[in-house]
Amino acid sequence: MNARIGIVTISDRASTGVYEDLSGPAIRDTLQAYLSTPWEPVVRLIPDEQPIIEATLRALVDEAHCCLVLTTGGTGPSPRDVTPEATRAVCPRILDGFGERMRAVSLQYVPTAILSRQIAGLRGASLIVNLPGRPRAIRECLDAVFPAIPYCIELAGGPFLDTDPAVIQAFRPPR
Ligand SMILES: Nc1ncnc2c1ncn2[C@@H]1O[C@H](COP(=O)(O)OP(=O)(O)OP(=O)(O)O)[C@@H](O)[C@H]1O
Ligand SMILES: Nc1nc2c(c(=O)[nH]1)N[C@H]1C(S)=C(S)[C@@H](COP(=O)(O)O)O[C@H]1N2
Repeated sequence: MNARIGIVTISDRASTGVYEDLSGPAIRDTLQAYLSTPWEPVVRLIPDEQPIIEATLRALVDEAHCCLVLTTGGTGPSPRDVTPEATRAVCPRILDGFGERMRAVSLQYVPTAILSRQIAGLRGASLIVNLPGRPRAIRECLDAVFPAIPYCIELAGGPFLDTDPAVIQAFRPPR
């Protein structure tokens, strides 16, 4: 079976058609470029409602068996930005390094990078990573942390994912 990866756009406006969702497709295109292992996307487009976000994340991990779920949007300081809270609620273990690294790298691009409260965590053998909502933030953040993701999923008990080294090199420490 192909590895499944969840792609969740969390945006009131994109989910009601006020603007076209460009960030979910940007995640899909980025993964298509990165991964040499066969995989299939499981895509969702939902509003900034914590119960809906939690239910979506649980379903993607527990029912669709996604080994990785990437969210975009809802990480900022606006009252309706609740993606980190929903992620924390469904992940018994938080991996602080992801948020730290993504914010640090993003500061090279925008001073408002520090406004993102993006986190990552493990739900069983599945990794959930928050990305900011802007389409350009997808590649800016994933280029910085993706090299650690295949090894993280492997250590957590998930499938073996490999990358195209001409695009991005997955890092696995020598044993
Ligand atoms: N999924 C998306 N597709 C395309 N553009 C987006 C998306 N999410 C955000 N943007 C762009 O980034 C800008 C800032 O996003 P903002 O942080 O307000 O979005 P959000 O909180 O993720 O979504 P919303 O406010 O609709 O719930 C938006 O005005 C829009 O231009
Ligand atoms: N790499 C990167 N990080 C970024 C940004 C960006 O454009 N690129 N936008 C910032 C901005 S302007 C905000 S408000 C926060 C939260 O965005 P969100 O609410 O759409 O998730 O992410 C920040 N992080």
